Amino acid sequence: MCDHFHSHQLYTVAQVRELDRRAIEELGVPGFELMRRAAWAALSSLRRHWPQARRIAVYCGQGNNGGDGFLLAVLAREAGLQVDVFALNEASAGDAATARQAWKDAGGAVRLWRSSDALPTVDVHVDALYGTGLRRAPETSVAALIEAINASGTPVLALDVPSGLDADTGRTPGTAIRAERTVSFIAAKRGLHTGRAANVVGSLELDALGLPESLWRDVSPDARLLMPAHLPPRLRDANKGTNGHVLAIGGEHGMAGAIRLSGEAALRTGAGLVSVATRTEHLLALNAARPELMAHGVDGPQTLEPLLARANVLAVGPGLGQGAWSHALWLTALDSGKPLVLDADGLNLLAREPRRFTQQAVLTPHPGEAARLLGGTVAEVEADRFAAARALAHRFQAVVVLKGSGSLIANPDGRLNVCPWGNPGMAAGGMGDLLTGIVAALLAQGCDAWQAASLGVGLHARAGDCAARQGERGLLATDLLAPLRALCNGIDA
Ligand SMILES: NC(=O)C1=CN([C@@H]2O[C@H](COP(=O)(O)OP(=O)(O)OC[C@H]3O[C@@H](n4cnc5c(N)ncnc54)[C@H](O)[C@@H]3O)[C@@H](O)[C@H]2O)[C@H](O)CC1
Ligand SMILES: [K+]
Repeated sequence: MCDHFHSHQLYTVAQVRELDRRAIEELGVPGFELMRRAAWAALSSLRRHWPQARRIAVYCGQGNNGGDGFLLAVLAREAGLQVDVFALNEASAGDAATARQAWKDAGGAVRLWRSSDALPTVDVHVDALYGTGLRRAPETSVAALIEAINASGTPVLALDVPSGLDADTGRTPGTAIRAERTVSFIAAKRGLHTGRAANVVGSLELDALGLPESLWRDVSPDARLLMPAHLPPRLRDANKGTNGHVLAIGGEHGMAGAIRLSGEAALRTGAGLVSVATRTEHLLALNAARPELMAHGVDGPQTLEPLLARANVLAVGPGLGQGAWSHALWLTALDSGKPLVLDADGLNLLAREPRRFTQQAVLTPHPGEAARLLGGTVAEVEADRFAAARALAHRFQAVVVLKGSGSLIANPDGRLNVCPWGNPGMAAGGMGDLLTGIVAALLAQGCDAWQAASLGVGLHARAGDCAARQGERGLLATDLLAPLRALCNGIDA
């Protein structure tokens, strides 16, 4: 596998087609040659991942993805593997028809798939049904084949994109192939890294098909994958004031847990000082035990003001509630002009009273909060997470973290980062509260909103992956605090 020099740059399907066009028209590499190279890349991935495989089945769609499959079959047979080829129909055209003919000329048979057919017993199923050309949910007969393949217990190698996954958005409009490995060609499609992708892509291998770096010259990627990063080393003469002061605002009566987690996370991420403005007795009672997490009883804007004056970053929303007290604090915090992170009820209050931020601001909605902020539905947000994240960043002039599988970080200027880490164990209560505190602490230590959100999401997800090494079930937010502190210091916990 070639370590693709652009593996962290993510493209839309339209951009990948533009790269294909350039390769064919400007570099003079015929489409069929690209297909042959794709087949080679796929076969070498198959041989490396399943060295014992002796018998494979290839399922070919009618488009060029199917063409890749036919040529893979030719090469696999030449390599001595036993190959069964199924096609959805006779409709291949262009390069795919040439590829199909090449398989027949090599003496290969093409069986037309019928849903009554039993799948052959093989070592690997190769999915060449749909690639970037998927337009909608696979039709019934194809869906039946996909479900049979998924149910077979035989591992799947997906060519370019697991069939049924939308390479642009990461959604699966219907059923989709669950691949153990996906080998993708020329460029990483952004839909392979968010939404439902984590369920169906398996391990992802990228192959540039031998194309020169000049091809990517001026097709700027639509998004970028986060790379591991951590905070710069501390100044030797640092004092508590050097590393900023986070004021966490929340904790309505009986809602102490969330704001406390945000405060804890801010401390573990290295904020010099963390104080909490709350009115829940529980947190106030904790002061003696946890002096580093200074909770202050606040009954309204008047008692909040002096705390605001001493802080340089605000984290607003965890356990804040949405009543009169909550709203008064929320408004005072936003009007202070201080850099802030807005989460949970802070976002719900924003949905009721939208505004464009002038200060450094980071919003951290999950899909439900994003839907409320957009005035739409969760389904609409998940239908195109990239568009939703960008729409929010533009509407509120803030950096937006759209949480979920493959969290997205959108900047009002259009830049977008994708988080490759995290796991389903993190869909537990309190995980979002940690992220709020992490991002606030990074802002407090001098990061701007874009850096704080990007670095914060990465540290949070990597801490979640470290903690999940002991199992994703039963993963608690507090389990992330120790690995978080290590990662902030560049120690791979
Ligand atoms: N373009 C290149 O130079 C290279 C492309 N590679 C491979 O080609 C595919 C993209 O091929 P394309 O023909 O555009 O699309 P697909 O094969 O993915 O298309 C499927 C085919 O089926 C039709 N279709 C789409 N959705 C449905 C549906 N839900 N139900 C029924 N039929 C559907 C659609 O009309 C298409 O014609 C790319 O992924 C690569 O695998 C080479 O590998 C590299 C060079
Ligand atoms: K495919």
